Amino acid sequence: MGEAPALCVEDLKERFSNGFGLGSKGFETSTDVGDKTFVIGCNNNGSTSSLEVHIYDKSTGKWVIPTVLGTKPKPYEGHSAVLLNEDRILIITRGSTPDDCIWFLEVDTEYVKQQKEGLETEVVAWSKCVRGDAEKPVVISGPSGVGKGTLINMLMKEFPSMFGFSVSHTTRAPRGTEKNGVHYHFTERSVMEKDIKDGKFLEFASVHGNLYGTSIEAVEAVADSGKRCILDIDVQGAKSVRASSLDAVFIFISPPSMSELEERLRLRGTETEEQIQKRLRNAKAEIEQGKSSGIFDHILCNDNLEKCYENLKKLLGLDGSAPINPKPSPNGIDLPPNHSVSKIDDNKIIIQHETPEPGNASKNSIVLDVSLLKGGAPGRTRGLDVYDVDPISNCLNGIHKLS
Ligand SMILES: Nc1nc2c(ncn2[C@@H]2O[C@H](COP(=O)(O)OP(=O)(O)O)[C@@H](O)[C@H]2O)c(=O)[nH]1
Ligand SMILES: Nc1ncnc2c1ncn2[C@@H]1O[C@H](COP(=O)(O)OP(=O)(O)O)[C@@H](O)[C@H]1O
Repeated sequence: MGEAPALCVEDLKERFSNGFGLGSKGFETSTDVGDKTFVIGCNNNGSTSSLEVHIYDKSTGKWVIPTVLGTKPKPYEGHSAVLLNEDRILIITRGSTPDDCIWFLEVDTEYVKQQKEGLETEVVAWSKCVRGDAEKPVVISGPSGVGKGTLINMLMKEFPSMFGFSVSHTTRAPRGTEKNGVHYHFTERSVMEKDIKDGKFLEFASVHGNLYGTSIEAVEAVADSGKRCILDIDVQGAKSVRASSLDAVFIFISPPSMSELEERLRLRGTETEEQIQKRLRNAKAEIEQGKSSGIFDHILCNDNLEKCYENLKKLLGLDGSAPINPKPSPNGIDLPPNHSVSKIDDNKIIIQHETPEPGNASKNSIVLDVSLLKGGAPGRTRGLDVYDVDPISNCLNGIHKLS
């Protein structure tokens, strides 16, 4: 992989008359982080709108166009940028819907550092802020035919509003009843390899001769629906996710014996004899790794299906010891439409209406508390607290947590 294209200041000046070549509706902010200035700009030209990030490296005097990971915000009318913890920039947008108005551009988080090493370019990553507390994603691994799909289907059927399946990409051919976009995104190897190179995948692995991978978008789509994400991935993939910044619960499903595994594969009747033999050969190594590598938090033996399912539910707190209906996710955040943004301290940011309406405190000023942020790229950022300002004292001693 080559270096990120570096542009001299002069090149940029030549290419753009005004930083990003902004039209009359364009806007940009610049944020200093150490030796670098991150310029986030948007060029709104009629129906098209392009949000871009450029980095000016003060130590070399060069502009760099970074690899941008994650899904970026939908078009909006302007933004304010506030640096947090020297590793991410909080972006508060204007003209967006309440569920799409707070974003983070990660510039030096652990995930970004890892990706920089792998991609050998400058990297930044978008992560949308979502309200509410989703439970950790669940990674389920185990050899082919052990019953992972069956167990996941049982969970999704019993708790449809709680779990969402991360739809992987694969280069293998669809089986009879499998639907594209539901069971897998069936894809060409060359397309998938390019997307991997472009940093669109959280993890990928070659399994039984085919390429499989979890796209960042697949995990984000489940997070956006407010559900708990389930990933059905092989042991190599679980190892990569374990090493990533995605905080998950890792469960390995093991068969009662190799002969039982073979019988299940044959009875399923979806593979040729050659494919069955390949899967059985790989199963030995997977079971060894699954049981001894320290990747997995829990190992469940799928002997009796009902019993294994009960044990799985117990691990996930669904056996009656915890409420099984998820708390409804709080809605988005209603920002004052024309606002100014300022930092109160390292953890609090106040957003104030530029022309306050009397008697409408929560519309006039809100405070964002970023002290308990969780998650982040790849995926969504949670844990933002939002307060209104006490209408009587109008001071920060009187802030109320918004429900
Ligand atoms: N690393 C990785 N493995 C995956 C992914 N999706 C599926 N797999 C694994 O690929 C293997 C083969 O899956 P599949 O072809 O559906 O066959 P099955 O396990 O016999 O049902 C299984 O171990 C899956 O867990 C993915 O996105 N990433
Ligand atoms: N505990 C079990 N006892 C017997 N058969 C099982 C059990 N669990 C799953 N099966 C069957 O084994 C086959 C393989 O299960 P599947 O869920 O497709 O495995 P995987 O997704 O791990 O490849 C299916 O036909 C399924 O009905």
